[in-house]
Parts: sequence; structure tokens; C-alpha cells
Amino acid sequence: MAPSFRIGTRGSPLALWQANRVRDDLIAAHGLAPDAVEIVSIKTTGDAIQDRPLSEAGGKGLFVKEIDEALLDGRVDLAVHSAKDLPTELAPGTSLAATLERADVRDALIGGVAPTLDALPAGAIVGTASLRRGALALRRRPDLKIVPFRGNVQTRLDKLGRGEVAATLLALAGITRLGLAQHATEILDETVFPPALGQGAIAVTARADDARVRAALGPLDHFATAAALACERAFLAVLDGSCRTPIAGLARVDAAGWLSFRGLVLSGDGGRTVEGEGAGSAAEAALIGAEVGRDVKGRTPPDLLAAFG
Ligand SMILES: NCc1[nH]cc(CCC(=O)O)c1CC(=O)O
Repeated sequence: MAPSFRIGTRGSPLALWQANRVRDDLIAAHGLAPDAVEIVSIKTTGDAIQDRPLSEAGGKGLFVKEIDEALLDGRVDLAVHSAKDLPTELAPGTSLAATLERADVRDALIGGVAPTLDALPAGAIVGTASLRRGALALRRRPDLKIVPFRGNVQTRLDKLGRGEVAATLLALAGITRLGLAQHATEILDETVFPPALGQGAIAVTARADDARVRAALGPLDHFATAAALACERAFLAVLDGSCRTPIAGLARVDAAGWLSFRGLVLSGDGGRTVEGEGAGSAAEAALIGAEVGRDVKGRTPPDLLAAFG
């Protein structure tokens, strides 16, 4: 029998873990047979480019283009993404159909020569491809040398093991999913080291007009996470953050449905930050994020804004 749902995903171990999580949840929610959900791994341009920072090659969209095409062609019925890797504008004809409950949002330091950011030797080399992590690390330790660092999580751990860098920074959610959290030597507090918008959340997209798939994904949606993500993505959309601007922020929704958001833009060297805050009902998530975005944008010096592509 043909599978009822085909899930498109990147082929990295983290992406496959996340797709399997959605597969298991779909099967459990609807009492499906195990072979009713098939995972289709799709190689993206972003996966193929290994030799230069993606911010130079065209950015985030590089990881989703081929998957969106497969979705729109009907080769797959839904697609699973790390929410933080989803471009602010989804491809026309696709839409967010579910956001799974968020995992830990924090970043972890994986120290080779010392366990914490503060304990790294003067001038130590920290590998990260994330402008946000680079800027936040420099804000605390201006003496560090940040070098670009790519590849999947295991590749990065291998480079660290070979001593190519003194430390690297990764999302705790990702290394936990891969069973590699024991490598974390410091978990960075989200108030001093705010995460990427969407960090720790898994987003599922579907064809906007596919009522069958969208309804099937309904039970997988976690309201508080979906609201937090809507807020964070609205903030990002107003700032029009190209992947050359370090941007961070986090929305939280409490049990009463009250959403609090803090978002910031940094200079590349972490020396300057423009920060904003907002709060309100989770039902107004996107409005809150957009308002904080406009406020931050209005107070951001032109030279920081010049980094916007
Ligand atoms: N850009 C890669 C990426 N996309 C999502 C995660 C981690 C999982 C998550 O944030 O949900 C990672 C790796 C990392 O940042 O360490």
C-alpha cells in the first residue's frame, strides 16, 4: 500500500532524527501502521556547499529550496525543518502546519581546552559559523578569535577533537537529539547568551491547500511553542534580518497564555547591542514580535543596519 504521508527532510543525522520524531508522532496521533509514513531525504544546495560560509553563498533558503520544490510537486506531503533554519518568508503555496513542543532553547559550549567561555585562554580560537554566537562570545570575551566552522554536528565535534579550535558553540537541543549532549562543557544562560529565533523548535510545513495533511498535523501542534515562534518570526521579518546580521531573541508563553519576548540585534564584534522587549496575550504573538522589531529597528544605528542585506 502506498504510504499515506511522505515526509521530506534533509539527510543530516539531526534532520533525520527530527523527521522520525514527526513520523512517530503522526503514527501515534492517528493509530497508523508503521509503513503509512515514509521519510524521503532530500539533498539541498546548502548541504552541498561545504567550503564557504553560507552567509556568502545565499543563506538560509539554501536548505529549504529543494524540499519546498518536492512539497509543491507532490513528491512529499509535509516537510520537517528546524524552525530556526526556516526563512522568514515561506515559499508561496506552503505554510506552517505544526510546531512541535520546543526543546531546551539554550546554546552549549563544547570546550576542548577549557570547559567554560570565561576559562578559555586569552586569544583562544572558537569555531562557529553563526554570526550571533560569534558576536555573543565576543561581547563576553573580546579577546577570542572567531573562525568559521561548518559541517554537521558530528563533523564539528571531530574538528574540535583534532584541536582545530579551542571550543565551539552548538544548540543544546541538537546535540541532545543526537545523543551527544555529554560533550557540552557549559550550558549558556539564555539571558546572557540569547538563542537564535526559533532555536529548539521543530516546524512542519505542508502545501497551504492540503486540508488532509494540515488536519492530520493539527494534533502535533503545541500552542505555546507555535505562539513563541510566531512572535520570534515576526520580529525577524520586521528586521528583515539577512544572515549577515547577528540577531537573537526568545519568546516564552506561561501557563496563563501570557507571552514575553526579548529580542536584540548585535554588531558583529558584539560591542554594541540594541535590545527590545514586549509582552501580551499569546493570541497576539505576531503583533508583539513585529512591534518589538519596529522599536529595535528604529533605535539601531545606521551602520548596524547597513549590515542588513
Ligand atoms: N543551523 C543548524 C541547526 N539547526 C538547528 C540546530 C539545532 C536544533 C535546534 O535549534 O532546534 C542546528 C545545529 C546548531 O545550531 O547547533
